[in-house]
Amino acid sequence: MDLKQLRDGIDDIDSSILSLFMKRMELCKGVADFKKEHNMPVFQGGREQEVIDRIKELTGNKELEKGTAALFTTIMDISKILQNRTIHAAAPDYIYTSPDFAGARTIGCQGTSGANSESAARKVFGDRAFTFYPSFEDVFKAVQAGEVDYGVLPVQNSTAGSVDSTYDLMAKYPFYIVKMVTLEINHCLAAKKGTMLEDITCVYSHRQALSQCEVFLSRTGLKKHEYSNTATAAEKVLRSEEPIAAICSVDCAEKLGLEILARDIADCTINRTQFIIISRDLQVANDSDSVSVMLTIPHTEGSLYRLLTKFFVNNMNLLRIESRPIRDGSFDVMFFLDFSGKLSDPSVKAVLRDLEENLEDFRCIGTFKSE
Ligand SMILES: C=C(O[C@@H]1C=C(C(=O)O)C=C[C@H]1O)C(=O)O
Repeated sequence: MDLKQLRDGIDDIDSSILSLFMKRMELCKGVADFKKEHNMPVFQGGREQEVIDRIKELTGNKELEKGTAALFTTIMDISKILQNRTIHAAAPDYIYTSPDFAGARTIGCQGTSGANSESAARKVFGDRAFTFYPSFEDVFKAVQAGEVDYGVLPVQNSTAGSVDSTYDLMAKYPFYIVKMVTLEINHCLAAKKGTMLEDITCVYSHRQALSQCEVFLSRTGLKKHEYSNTATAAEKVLRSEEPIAAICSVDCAEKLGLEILARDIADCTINRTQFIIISRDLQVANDSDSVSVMLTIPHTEGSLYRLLTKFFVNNMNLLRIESRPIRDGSFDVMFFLDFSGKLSDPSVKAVLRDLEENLEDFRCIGTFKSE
């Protein structure tokens, strides 16, 4: 047979598979109606095992056994997505309010005035006073306690990647993401007036800022010292009698009256950081088009692939996937996923219900307009 004949044969078989697939899905819809009426969960583990065992037996070919099991697992996952839509699409909406950034009484940022978090906060809340906390954790605590209406935290930098410490705290505290804001980061090397670059031996800054300026730091041979924040590092430089420097924003250096010894020192010319605005309760802005969730998945073969199938089949574009250790001595991780969709979309509601019902650790952690 030539290639054309082989492909014609494949096309014929695909048509048969397709028509059988459609028939199977019709039956699954019937199953969904039954489950809805009898208040049964969509997922039936025992039945799925039965299906897979039977398929493996019928395959009768060791080489193809794994493939047929994967194929039927995917078919059953698609079937559950359709069943969830039938059952949960009309589920009640989440309870939420609208964000009120202009009416916010207090807003918490980490660091001190001049920090990049403050510049990010200004983009959302305008020129006003912010409450500063020594650590990211204190900002989460203040939001949880209702001490501030909103908190501002960095999550991702275009040069250095995710801000791990924020993600670790996201797993520890209850909160909701209300908005995402992107800030152009402009790092400079700043020291006390009159200090020369040649005199400087060491430089203080936040870990993220130091890692965004690796090339400059190794070229100049300056010794790095991690500090809680770029702006607090700049304040330390101002107070110190030693010839030390800080990596901070130009705004911050100018505000404190420091000498800028070098400008634009980040490894990449375009250096941007994304910040999240968080609140204690779920707040949904009208223009929100992305949803954030955090979850763990079982340590079984294909479980990440099967999770991603849910987003793919529901036409939800995955915008971010991040994983962090759950820190219990195992090597298990917590996944943080952002995907496109509105909380009120029937398919989003169905996926969230499905995840809620079937995963041990699952939390929807807010919705925002992606930038
Ligand atoms: C169709 C059903 O719902 C789900 C999907 C299955 C399938 O597509 O075969 C099997 C078990 C359930 O998890 C069912 O309960 O029979």
